[in-house]
Amino acid sequence: MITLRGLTKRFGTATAVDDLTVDIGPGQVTGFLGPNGAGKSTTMRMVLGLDRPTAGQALVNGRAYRALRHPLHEVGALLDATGIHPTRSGRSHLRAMARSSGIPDRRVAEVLDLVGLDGRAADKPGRTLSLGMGQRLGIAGALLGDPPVLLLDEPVNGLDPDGVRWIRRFTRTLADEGRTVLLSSHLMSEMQQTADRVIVLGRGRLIADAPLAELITAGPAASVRVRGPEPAGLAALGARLTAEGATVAAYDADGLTVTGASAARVGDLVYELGVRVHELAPVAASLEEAFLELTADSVEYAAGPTGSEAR
Ligand SMILES: Nc1ncnc2c1ncn2[C@@H]1O[C@H](COP(=O)(O)OP(=O)(O)OP(=O)(O)O)[C@@H](O)[C@H]1O
Repeated sequence: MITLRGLTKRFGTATAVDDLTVDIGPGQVTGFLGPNGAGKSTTMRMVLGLDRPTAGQALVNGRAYRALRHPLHEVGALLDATGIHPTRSGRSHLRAMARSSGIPDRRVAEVLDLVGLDGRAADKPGRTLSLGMGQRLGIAGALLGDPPVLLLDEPVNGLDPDGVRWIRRFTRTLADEGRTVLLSSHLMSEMQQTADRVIVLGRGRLIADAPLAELITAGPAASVRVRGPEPAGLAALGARLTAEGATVAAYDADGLTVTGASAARVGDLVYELGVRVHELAPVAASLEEAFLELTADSVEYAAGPTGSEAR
């Protein structure tokens, strides 16, 4: 369990994290989202005792990191996988970490096995490891003390699809084991497949804290797609929906996209008007759309309307 209470961090006059109060509970993957500079990494660093809060508290299992007696057994983190020793092998890096915390060598073999690093990869010098292997090694380190709380900052950055999928499955397993997993990523489609719940920050403030599905449904583009072989029938359906206040747009040559009406309402009207349809499907808005809408006022550098990268 991670508990943030009025958590605030200022760097000079800039407020990186602003009065953040939220509980991050066990048994689920909590996605941590926000535009660049929103304060995600600073929050994680405060949870891990690497930055001191200006005000408020960041607690792990009810205690500040500095008050934890056996930190590696309470919380594990992957903050920066490039921090691997260049000449030392992954195995000896983990052994050194383990010994400094009184963790037996056999746990090193266990975690290497857990993250799928075989003997050959584990014994190579750090600088020769691929990014994906480096991430696995970082996660192995986070798991050394078998902690109930894990913080993973951008674990899929730069990974190939195989590596991304591995992280997705692995974080799911960790959450299913009852652990608290806090995961930040800028890859919305990936987050949509991985997180159970999402916390969104903007300019250091809490913008949203909700189950993933709720956040997406509340987003801008939840719609219903209707397709059918009779244009006249679809036109009648569209007119009726428009009269009820929904927004109707053409979808391909033989369909409509309806926003502002539920699939149930569209289905009822289809029945009432006797329109032949071949498809009637609620189309969930994407996390990306929901995120862009939520954070529109919080991005550090917004492009103009012609900018294709940011809003
Ligand atoms: N050590 C520091 N000194 C001064 N300012 C800092 C420091 N660390 C972070 N900041 C500032 O605090 C704000 C939050 O940064 P942070 O890295 O936590 O955001 P983030 O959400 O992790 O961003 P990103 O998605 O780009 O990693 C930014 O404006 C950043 O410039």
